[in-house]
Amino acid sequence: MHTFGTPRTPTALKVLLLGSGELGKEVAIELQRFAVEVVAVDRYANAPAMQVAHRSHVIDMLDGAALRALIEEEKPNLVVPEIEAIHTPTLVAMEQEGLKVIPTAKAAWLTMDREGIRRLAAEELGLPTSPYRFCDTREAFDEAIAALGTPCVVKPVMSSSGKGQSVVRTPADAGKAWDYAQSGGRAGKGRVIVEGFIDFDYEITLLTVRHRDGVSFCAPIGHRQEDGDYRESWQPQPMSDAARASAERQADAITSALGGWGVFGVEFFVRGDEVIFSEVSPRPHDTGLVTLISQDLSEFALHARAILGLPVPEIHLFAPAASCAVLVEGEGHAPTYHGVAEALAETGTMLRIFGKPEVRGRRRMAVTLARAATVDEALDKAKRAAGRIRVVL
Ligand SMILES: Nc1ncnc2c1ncn2[C@@H]1O[C@H](COP(=O)(O)OP(=O)(O)OP(=O)(O)O)[C@@H](O)[C@H]1O
Ligand SMILES: NCC(=O)N[C@@H]1O[C@H](COP(=O)([O-])[O-])[C@@H](O)[C@H]1O
Ligand SMILES: [Mg+2]
Repeated sequence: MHTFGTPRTPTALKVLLLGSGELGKEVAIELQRFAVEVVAVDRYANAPAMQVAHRSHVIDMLDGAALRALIEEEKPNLVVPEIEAIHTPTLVAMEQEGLKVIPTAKAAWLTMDREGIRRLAAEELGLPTSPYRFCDTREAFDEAIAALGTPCVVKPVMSSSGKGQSVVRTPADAGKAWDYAQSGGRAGKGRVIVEGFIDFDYEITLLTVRHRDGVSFCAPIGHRQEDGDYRESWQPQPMSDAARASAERQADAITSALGGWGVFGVEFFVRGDEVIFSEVSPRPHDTGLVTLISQDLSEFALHARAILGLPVPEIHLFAPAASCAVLVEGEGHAPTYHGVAEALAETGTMLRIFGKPEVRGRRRMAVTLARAATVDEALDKAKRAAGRIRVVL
């Protein structure tokens, strides 16, 4: 348990948020409710969480020296990673020196790179995963595709939200997939993972909260992805008892191996009663944005509670709910949002506009949220609301 204090005074309980996107913005808001001093960091100015933080810094978080200098300057009580692309060896070293990293520096380090987390899950813990290979050269890549067969999925080892990710449907797609993975990773060229394609019935995120009194699970969240990025999510995703038990068992195993307190988004593919581990975020998950409307404590509120050492009693699901991402494609600064009133006209509908200052390519700018009597109705409602929003660049 931490001592709660007063922001901007010597008694402040201070959190350094590494990454300041839409997920961090909601975490910052939840921390603000406890008068935690929030310092937001990202690679660009005026990022969403910076707009609700006490203070912010723009640094290259992949630069170990810059990261260390900032942490030494700010002396936070807690460092809360919000993205993968952080120089995590610095966090590992500084944790040894007494720094508190959420959930642990090891978790941030293993999950910044698909290789770390995949080898832990499949090779150490024995969780079922897609077959996979890692490769650094075009030759090794072609061998991997030949060995795994098509279709297969190619991803840079360091990327998220589907950046640099593509499906190789026939061997003829290989060159394009390789080039895209080389240009799309967050940290430039390099290693890729090739995964056998899993033909799943549905996929879920199991939000898993590790807190002072143990482990809690949220109701499973179903989602639909396009180009490796989430488009809609809903809760609860119906599952057989066997599948749900298997997902909870695996989520417990992987999150206890990573350790620490906080929310984890554990992703699985489900085929009948078979549950295949995909990946895990040691932080709130984009598909979990639905919990902003579905639960009494959202995944962001749960993260704040867990990391502050506060109790997480039963998590209440109000009703079936859904979220729909509002994406925009193009180039421009200071976008404007139209159709907001129309989007919110229906009962049980909400909207979050993230306030991202610019767009280059495709970017998620907002999310609509809806609650209804059934998941299908909630999904229709969230999609209708999103369809009414027009982002002008
Ligand atoms: N091996 C696979 N077989 C079938 N589909 C896959 C496979 N790997 C990924 N996908 C599809 O692509 C989506 C995104 O993959 P993944 O979660 O690995 O990417 P990501 O870039 O880490 O995304 P995020 O950061 O949003 O979690 C998955 O949710 C799934 O729909
Ligand atoms: N799937 C991971 C994810 O959704 N992460 C969220 O997106 C932000 C980056 O957005 P940007 O690419 O638009 O800057 C991250 O900061 C995080 O909030
Ligand atoms: Mg994912």
